[in-house]
Amino acid sequence: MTEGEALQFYRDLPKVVRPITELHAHLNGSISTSTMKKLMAHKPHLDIQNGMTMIEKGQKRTLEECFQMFKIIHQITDTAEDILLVTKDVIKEFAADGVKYLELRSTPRDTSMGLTKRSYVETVLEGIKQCKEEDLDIDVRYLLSVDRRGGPTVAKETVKLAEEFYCSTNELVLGVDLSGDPSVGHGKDFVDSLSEARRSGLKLALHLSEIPNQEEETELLLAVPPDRIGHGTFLTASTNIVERVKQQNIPLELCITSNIKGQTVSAYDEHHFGFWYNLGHPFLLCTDDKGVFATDLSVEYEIAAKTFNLNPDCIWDLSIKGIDYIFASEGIKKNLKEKWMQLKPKLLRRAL
Ligand SMILES: CNc1ncnc2c1ncn2[C@@H]1O[C@H](COP(=O)(O)O)[C@@H](O)[C@H]1O
Repeated sequence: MTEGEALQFYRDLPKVVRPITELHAHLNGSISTSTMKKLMAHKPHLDIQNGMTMIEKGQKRTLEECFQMFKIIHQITDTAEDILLVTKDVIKEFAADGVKYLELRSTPRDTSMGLTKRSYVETVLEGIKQCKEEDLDIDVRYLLSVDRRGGPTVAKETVKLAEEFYCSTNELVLGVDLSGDPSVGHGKDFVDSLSEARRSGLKLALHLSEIPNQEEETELLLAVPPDRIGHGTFLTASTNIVERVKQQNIPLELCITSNIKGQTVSAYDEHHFGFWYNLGHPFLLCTDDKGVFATDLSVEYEIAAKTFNLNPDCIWDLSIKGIDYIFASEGIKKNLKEKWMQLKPKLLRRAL
């Protein structure tokens, strides 16, 4: 590629190399400004401004402040109508960004507005169903999130719900996510529930080492083991842990903008993307919270391409490899790959 062609490629990137899979997206963190406006129209008494639920371009917050934002967002999404609206809008927005397969994750919540953890899950599933009926070109699955703040009792309850819906939904519910403020609680409190989930056939996506000095809990949780690791920002601080992740070949879900805006990574070129990419270890790019961090999956690919000088073929490989790490069956993987392979020549011709 000449310099001019490269520039054009990066300019066209969102249009030409569409990310196929989004596997790390927290529902309530993924609410766009336009959906937020719709929600706020019904709750003017909350008096919540944009900056309280979203970090604009160029701005940063501490991770602690990010978790404050989720508390505010949860006040805004406390009815079944809200959760249904949010689920459908988020799915449509990912589809519009080119995503063909989405694993949404969300924490079942009891609210004062009548939602129970069970009805919360049912509402998310209803949103997925309604989008399917609208024939959107996107396959959506649901991972139930365990919030660290809830401790082992809520974790057990959530895993039980996940098991139940895993059996009754024909693979719509596929797994469990361990998330929430990483500075709250200890991973050891969740080992039993997560191991139980695994025994039932549920897949596990665990946030690990999102903040420094969590080697002990990371070792414990790696033993469960997870099927994918969220963030893993500080895994590289321990050579033993890196060796283990390599040996177990566990894919990482990397969320560049989230880590920069949440200040766990100080600059784009310091992002652990570079480390794992150079090792040839499996990973994929994700948005984490596209609403809170004001990003899109195609934007994350663009940032990675520019920061790490990835040529169109590398970006293509990155995007297609994501299919290997989805939690749905081998048949779904095969179909997605075939669909995407048919598009490759056309996409790359336009890129070069
Ligand atoms: C920034 N990095 C992160 N690390 C850990 N957990 C995160 C997160 N971003 C979001 N969440 C988790 O997702 C919830 C919001 O979506 P749901 O209500 O579940 O749909 C947050 O409350 C937190 O538990």
